[in-house]
Amino acid sequence: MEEILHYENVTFKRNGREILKGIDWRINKGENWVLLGLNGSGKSTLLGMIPAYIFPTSGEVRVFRHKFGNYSWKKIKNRVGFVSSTLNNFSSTLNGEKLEDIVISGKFSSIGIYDEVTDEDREKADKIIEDFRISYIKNNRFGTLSQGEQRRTLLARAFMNEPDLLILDEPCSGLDVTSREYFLKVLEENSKNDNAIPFIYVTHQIEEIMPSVTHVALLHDGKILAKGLKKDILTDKLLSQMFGLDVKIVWENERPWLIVR
Ligand SMILES: Nc1ncnc2c1ncn2[C@@H]1O[C@H](COP(=O)(O)OP(=O)(O)OP(=O)(O)O)[C@@H](O)[C@H]1O
Repeated sequence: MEEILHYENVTFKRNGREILKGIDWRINKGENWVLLGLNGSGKSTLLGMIPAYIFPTSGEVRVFRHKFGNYSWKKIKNRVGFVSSTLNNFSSTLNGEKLEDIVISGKFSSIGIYDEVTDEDREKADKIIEDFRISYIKNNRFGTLSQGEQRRTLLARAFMNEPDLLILDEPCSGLDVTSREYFLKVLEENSKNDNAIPFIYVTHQIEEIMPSVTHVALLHDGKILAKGLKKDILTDKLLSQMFGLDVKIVWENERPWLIVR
């Protein structure tokens, strides 16, 4: 199976504290993963190693079978689409931009358009904008969109570059149930395409684990508590252990729902 991402015995230490402890995790093409973990369990640190914002203290991370240092990391980063809260750091720049231009800018992995836009780019962006059902606001400025519309715009932007991996870092945080379901539906529809892009979805909310998710990894205090096929991992026992709470999972419409006992 084609390897997309591979962590091998990865540790990360800061100020004498071990934040990640011997992480082994491999993601193959055709798999969609959810990464679950409490606040401070190390999720951002782990994923920050993909764009090489963070370097392991020991162990190895390979992205698309390339090891950092042996290959142009800009090329690797261009193959990964991010929808995360960190993009909101650019929101003052984004706010004044037109939705359509933000989607097009995904092609250049930039905020703002600094390269020439071809008719083909525009057509492609329009098709994605339609797929994500945001055509009705495509000429509106980002800052005027609702949070749900903004998240769909950022997802559309990530798709523009046809990435080989999508990292969705709590993409539904702060959304109401309706907007959340709308976002998840759009993501789900795209996962059904022949050229579906594998994703890693970080969340605290079990309910967001959609049918297209195949695998789950539980991160607990810098260690992988369990990883594997969704149904094997989302068990009352493992989740109770991870949350430190007595919880029960109920499956409904191929989605897990959490009940606190
Ligand atoms: N640069 C740093 N220096 C010191 N400690 C750090 C640094 N970066 C992260 N940490 C610590 O490492 C731990 C893991 O942080 P991380 O942000 O990876 O967790 P997380 O699982 O993403 O949390 P959240 O769900 O709250 O976003 C935390 O205890 C955090 O305080």
